[in-house]
Amino acid sequence: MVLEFTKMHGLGNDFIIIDNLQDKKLDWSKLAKKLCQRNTGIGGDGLVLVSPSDKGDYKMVIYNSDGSLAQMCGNAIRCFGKYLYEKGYTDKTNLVIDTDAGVKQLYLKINEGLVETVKVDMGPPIFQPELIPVNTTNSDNNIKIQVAQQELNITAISMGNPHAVIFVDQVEDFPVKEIGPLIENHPLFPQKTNVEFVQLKEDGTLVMRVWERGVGETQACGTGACAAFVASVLKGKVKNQGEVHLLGGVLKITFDGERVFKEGPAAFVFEGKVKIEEWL
Ligand SMILES: N[C@H](CCC[C@H](N)C(=O)O)C(=O)O
Repeated sequence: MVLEFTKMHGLGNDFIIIDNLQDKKLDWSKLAKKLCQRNTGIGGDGLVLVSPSDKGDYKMVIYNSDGSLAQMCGNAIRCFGKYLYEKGYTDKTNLVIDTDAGVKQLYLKINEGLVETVKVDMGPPIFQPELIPVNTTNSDNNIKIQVAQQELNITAISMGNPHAVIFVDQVEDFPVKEIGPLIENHPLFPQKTNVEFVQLKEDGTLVMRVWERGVGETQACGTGACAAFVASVLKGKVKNQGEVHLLGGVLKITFDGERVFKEGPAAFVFEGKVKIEEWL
């Protein structure tokens, strides 16, 4: 069986997209793990399936590069919207996309027939510990932990997927690759967590690096940027509209006190085909 795939990225967070509208029951987790390998596979932070849905125009299913299923992906859903419009799946510029973190509204900004940016209604941030999930009784989800001889203050927030937001003085040379996995796999987080390291610069800019659950350090994380922005607003560090600067670029984020909106670009990289029998 030969499957066509499309490689895309959102600020360097890159994905393999496969049309699975026929709802093929393959071992997608195993395929994600193999196809995402950068030396022996196509390479990517995740595998995204275009799936049928009775709750929206389409459903986005996202597997991390370790084969784990994730509820939502903020960068991938922008790629998903661009993919659907420019490959002729739809001529609508306002899309309703179903995900395992609920239905998301997408607003495509078109320039000369191409999707220039995508604005996503990411929905409300989730603070209830049992819904993140995080093992804490702290009412404000601020948790102090000791890892690798460092005391860190974590703010736990879900954007449909779990995030541990940590403010640091200097993010550029922070040991993300050492500390990230210790928090990703910490017993505080029964479903593991994405980890955001955030610095508030003197000019009021938020700069962030991210260790993603099931992936490792990535160039950008859309849900993570939203979680970091919400934590920054709630701590009075920034106003309710601003930018988060990531290794891969800038995301514009608004938190109106109830819902989070994120806007950014998406890009095609290449197309290809894989003979499934060689990968399973
Ligand atoms: N690693 C994440 C999924 C991808 C999220 C990220 N790539 C984004 O843009 O939101 C998780 O396991 O929750």
